[in-house]
Amino acid sequence: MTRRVPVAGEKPYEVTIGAGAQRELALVLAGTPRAVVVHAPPLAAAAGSAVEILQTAGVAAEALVVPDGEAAKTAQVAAAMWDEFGRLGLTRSDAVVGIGGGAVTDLAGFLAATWTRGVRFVTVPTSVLGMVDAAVGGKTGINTAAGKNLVGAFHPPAAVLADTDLLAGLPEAEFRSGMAEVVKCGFIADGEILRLLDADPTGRRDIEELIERAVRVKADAVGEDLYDTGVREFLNYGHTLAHAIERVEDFGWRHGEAVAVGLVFAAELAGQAGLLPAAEVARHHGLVAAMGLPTRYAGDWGRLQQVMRVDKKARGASLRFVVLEGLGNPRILTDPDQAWLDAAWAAVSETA
Ligand SMILES: NC(=O)c1ccc[n+]([C@@H]2O[C@H](COP(=O)([O-])OP(=O)(O)OC[C@H]3O[C@@H](n4cnc5c(N)ncnc54)[C@H](O)[C@@H]3O)[C@@H](O)[C@H]2O)c1
Ligand SMILES: O=C(O)C(=O)C[C@@H](O)[C@H](O)[C@H](O)COP(=O)(O)O
Ligand SMILES: [Zn+2]
Repeated sequence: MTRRVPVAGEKPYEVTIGAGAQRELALVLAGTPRAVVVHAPPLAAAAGSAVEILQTAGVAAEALVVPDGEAAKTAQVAAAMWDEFGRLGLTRSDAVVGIGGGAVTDLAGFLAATWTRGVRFVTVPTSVLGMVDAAVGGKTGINTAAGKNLVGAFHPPAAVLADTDLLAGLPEAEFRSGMAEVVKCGFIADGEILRLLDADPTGRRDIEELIERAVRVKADAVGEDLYDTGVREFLNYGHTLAHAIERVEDFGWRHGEAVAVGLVFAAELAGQAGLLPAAEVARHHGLVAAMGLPTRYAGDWGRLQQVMRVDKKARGASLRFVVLEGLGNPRILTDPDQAWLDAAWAAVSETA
């Protein structure tokens, strides 16, 4: 069964979820003179299929390979790709396809946003995380030495083709990591996601329903607030600490694993602030752990706090966190008491 989720906005688009969704590239890019298909080495076969589908549809398509994972999200890789686009003579009537996990679609989207100040962009996410989150919503970007995703642009895709056949090759640890963004959507907006994960914490039994539900949570937020000035910020639940962990670990930790620790930290912080009952804080610990995701982290708290201040939610000297005032009811907490932060850290610190 193919599932379709509309995303509203200035240029609405659809997220197509299901087996064989990649074949719709022929429809969404029909009439496009040229397309580049950006991918990392593990997705070479899928990128080859995408090129073939496009060429059969009359689009001059070429695959361009980038480094795998976070190593793709650098200024050096972006500059090398701009050179390639120049060599191929890519113009505004052409398109960029990003096929891969969130790292590649974040980079490909950034290239599409910046080349000639904007060409069409289509995502073919191949990881759970990409399907439920990174490939949807138009946040594109790369990392810098100062932190995660600090350079980027809002550039929504023209279509998202989440081909669930491609999940067959996804390593188990990557599958689990992606489920962190799914449970995040459960905590902030959709209790049914939590019930499905209570029943099967791997998420595998109901994966297509879980993907659709998480995409709907994301689509609702980005359809209303593309530029991240209101409800979209709630999608950053757990990310203030997560991004700091990723930076401190030189991007060696999986995004979803860092988010998992960040979710538990944010729940503890809300508990300290008197916003989230102890049972719901415990539910964060229990469900995240049952899903096989980390709930603790061994690190330098002082350094993490410094890095959290470079988060995009920070405003001037203020630290801002997404917290829950009850399940499904997110809000922003600005400049929490240091004692609450320290207590939340103690609850997730490996040494606790
Ligand atoms: N733009 C957004 O809104 C948004 C949202 C969430 C996360 N992100 C970003 O997404 C990135 C994380 O994405 P991710 O978890 O997909 O990690 P990733 O892109 O690094 O992919 C993880 C690994 O899985 C491999 N892989 C992916 N799909 C595969 C498949 N089908 N078969 C075999 N191997 C496969 C990749 O090649 C890589 O080695 C982070 O950079 C994060 O910041 C962006
Ligand atoms: O789409 C969003 O908005 C999110 O916050 C989703 C997050 O899961 C994602 O990791 C996003 O890339 C983080 O955005 P950032 O602006 O904090 O870099
Ligand atoms: Zn995320």
